Amino acid sequence: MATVPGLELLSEHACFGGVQRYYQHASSVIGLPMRFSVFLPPQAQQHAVPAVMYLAGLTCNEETFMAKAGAQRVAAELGLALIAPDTSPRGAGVPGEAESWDFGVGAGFYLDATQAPWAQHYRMESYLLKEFLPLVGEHLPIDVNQLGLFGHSMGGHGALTLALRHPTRFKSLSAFAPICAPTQCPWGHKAFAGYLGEDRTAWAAHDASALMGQRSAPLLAQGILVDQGLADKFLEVQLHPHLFEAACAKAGQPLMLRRHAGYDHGYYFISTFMENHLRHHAQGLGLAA
Ligand SMILES: N[C@@H](CCC(=O)N[C@@H](CSC=O)C(=O)NCC(=O)O)C(=O)O
Repeated sequence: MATVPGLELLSEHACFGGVQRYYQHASSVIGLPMRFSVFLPPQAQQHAVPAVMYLAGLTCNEETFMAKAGAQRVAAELGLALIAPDTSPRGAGVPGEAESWDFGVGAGFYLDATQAPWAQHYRMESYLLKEFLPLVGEHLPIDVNQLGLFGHSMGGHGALTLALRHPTRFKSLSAFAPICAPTQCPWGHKAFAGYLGEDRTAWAAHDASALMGQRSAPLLAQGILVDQGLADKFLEVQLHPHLFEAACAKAGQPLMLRRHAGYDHGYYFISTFMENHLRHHAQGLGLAA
């Protein structure tokens, strides 16, 4: 196996002419070891390639997307790298951090906590933007200036909010069944109260619908692709795509919100529409889609 300075290669698997790898590294932002996965297409043997970063949902880790979403075949065809970080710090030792599946371990919500005892380690936004992406760009044949962003559920929230909070960082954006208005749903209330505190004025800065609603111009001329299953058990109470749809309309942001009868919240749904998302990102990143 190839060794890369600063990264511990945990495993490596040949895949569609490219390679699927799992890494661990010491994160100074999180203050703990962090794991991530990367798929390098065959083209990465010749030159640095564009990439899409996928943010997974509640209870997931760095392996979920790579093992379940079926993205590698089309990514190999397009010459697109795939990168997937973990969904939270692990081993922080915060009392109760593993007691519920929708807060704490596996549920970092892709933000920097401001409240004790979470603020010391639960810093996923700074980790991704200031440490993880630079690390990937430095050590792997990936052009991190040519980046797309997508995610699922909590990770869909992460994708939409990080793209809106860092408007020049990502060149294409999509989501599967994202939490579109966390200030207005139980998952968001629980996470934001814990990580950001009870003062709700701080919450809107991490709410995709609120952030989009504040814009007077589109974020991405290409448009944002969102797929949502209509048999999703979380749709009614937790996801609220209609609020993001209204915010995009107000901001003049093109949105391809596709509602699919019969599809639920899981990876059978995600894998069904994965190719559409990868081609959307390839197009946004200037690859032949
Ligand atoms: N344990 C929960 C279900 C948890 C769940 O459905 N997680 C989703 C993401 S939900 C929003 O972020 C997921 O992606 N799970 C991984 C999978 O392989 O499906 C329950 O009891 O309902």
